[in-house]
Amino acid sequence: MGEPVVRARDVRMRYGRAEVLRGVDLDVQAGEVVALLGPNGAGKTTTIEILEGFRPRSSGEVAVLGADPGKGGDRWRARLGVVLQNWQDHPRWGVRQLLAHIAAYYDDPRDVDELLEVMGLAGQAGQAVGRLSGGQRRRLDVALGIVGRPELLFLDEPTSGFDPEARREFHGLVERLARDEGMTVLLTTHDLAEAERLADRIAILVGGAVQVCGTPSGLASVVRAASEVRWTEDGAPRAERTSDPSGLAYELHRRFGGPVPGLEVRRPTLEQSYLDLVAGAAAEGRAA
Ligand SMILES: Nc1ncnc2c1ncn2[C@@H]1O[C@H](COP(=O)(O)OP(=O)(O)OP(=O)(O)O)[C@@H](O)[C@H]1O
Repeated sequence: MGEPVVRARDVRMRYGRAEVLRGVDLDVQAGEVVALLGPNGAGKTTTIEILEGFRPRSSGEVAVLGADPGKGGDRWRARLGVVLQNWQDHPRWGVRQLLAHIAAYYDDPRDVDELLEVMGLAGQAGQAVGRLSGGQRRRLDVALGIVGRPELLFLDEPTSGFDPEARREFHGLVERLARDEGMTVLLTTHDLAEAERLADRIAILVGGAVQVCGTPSGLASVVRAASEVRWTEDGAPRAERTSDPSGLAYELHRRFGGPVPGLEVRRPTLEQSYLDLVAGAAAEGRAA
């Protein structure tokens, strides 16, 4: 494996007396899609803004595309695509006009009209930016983020305000960018289904640090939320939670002396694992 595109070690961030990040470690490899997940106020935006070079960190080491984001110059910045949570800009500019204006800053930008088409904004090309709906504005944000063909794309809650159709289309777009163009993507989201769908790896930020990082399927087993085993006994439904479902199924099989009626094993969903982790970190915070 080569040098990671994003490398963060023991990153800390204080706002006044509050320490929001307490030692974030994160690696993103070239071509990976990584989702940073965490409850409100966990520090996802703070982390991503530090990586983008928009926010100075209190301490820790960070390298993004080989440079310290606090010191990256224009050429470094041109290799990044950034979609912030809120852009406040150019309300009177036309959609196409703004996109073409930004495209002109790059050496090899995407075709603006093709991009408008892909983003479902062709019908709004002549409309003023300030008159777009929330979801249309968000699509424009994403278009602005990728118009310069970045190697690394940061997306801060990219699909907030999208309707289900737009969300599906957006997921398809991210998959194409990663698969066909090898773009590396780091996104934040609250949406577990989105993280599961898009990400090669999910990093969960709780209590100021990345507590768990792994593939969506690996995550569920790392967090070890117990599986639920269900069966029918004496005509009544029974259920038991266990971290060893096959052991319990074997025991039941022996007890029944053969097939267990209505046997069913339910593995924890990613959502359950995530909720367990957040609840555990909150309980530890209270204990401390
Ligand atoms: N400029 C700032 N000054 C002071 N405190 C801040 C500042 N920016 C963020 N914070 C605080 O830092 C904490 C983390 O905020 P951040 O926006 O990074 O979290 P987040 O995980 O992105 O949250 P959300 O999911 O709600 O967007 C919050 O408690 C927030 O109030």
